[in-house]
Amino acid sequence: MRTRVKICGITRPNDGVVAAEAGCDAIGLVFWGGSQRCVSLQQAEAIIAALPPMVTRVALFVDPSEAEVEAALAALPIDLLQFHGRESAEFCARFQHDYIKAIAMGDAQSPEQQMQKHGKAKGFLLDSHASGAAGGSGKTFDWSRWPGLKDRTLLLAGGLDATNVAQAIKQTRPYAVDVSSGVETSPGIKDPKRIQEFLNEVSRVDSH
Ligand SMILES: O=C(O)c1ccccc1N[C@@H]1O[C@H](COP(=O)(O)O)[C@@H](O)[C@H]1O
Repeated sequence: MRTRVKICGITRPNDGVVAAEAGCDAIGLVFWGGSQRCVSLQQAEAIIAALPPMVTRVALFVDPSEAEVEAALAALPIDLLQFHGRESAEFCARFQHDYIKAIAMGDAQSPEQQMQKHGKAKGFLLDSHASGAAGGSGKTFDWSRWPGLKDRTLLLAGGLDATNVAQAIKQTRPYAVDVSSGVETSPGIKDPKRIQEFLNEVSRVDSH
């Protein structure tokens, strides 16, 4: 099966277009004020309007209020929610929208323990942060801790770039990889060359 690719932290319409044209499957919009990649609803609207069809639009939140999530869903055609904080299963399931839950691989709790709580999640995004700390750190985690689960949809994130994504896929065999800082020149500013190199590497390892 082909490895899907999500490019997260898009802040400019043209970066979304470049990511889509390079072949990514999903783009992520960060709605958390603590991130340098945070976008307003107006910015997100412009990014989404510029996208071609068939690209999944993911809205990323970190411990949001219910009103923040509802405001985004009311204003924008969001396909998938991504909760990257300490949100409960009950909170994540409240929006009648598919969601993926970030799993903190820097946490004392095992990924399996964290996933067990979220029976309704569409998938899990394993990132290198500790619970309570911010994601999007640009750091990898120990891929040997990848869960051996076959019945859940698992997405790999954390410090990926064109130099390590092939090895990461070989070792973990994720459903998708998710990248932010590894395809940037500075936070929130995507680099077309790095995006293309990243997509090329994913295709190369998939074809072997
Ligand atoms: O991108 C951010 O700024 C961000 C902020 C808070 C939580 C998550 C965030 N991004 C997510 O983290 C992964 C890993 O990022 P990186 O590739 O290590 O920079 C990213 O793919 C986003 O899903």
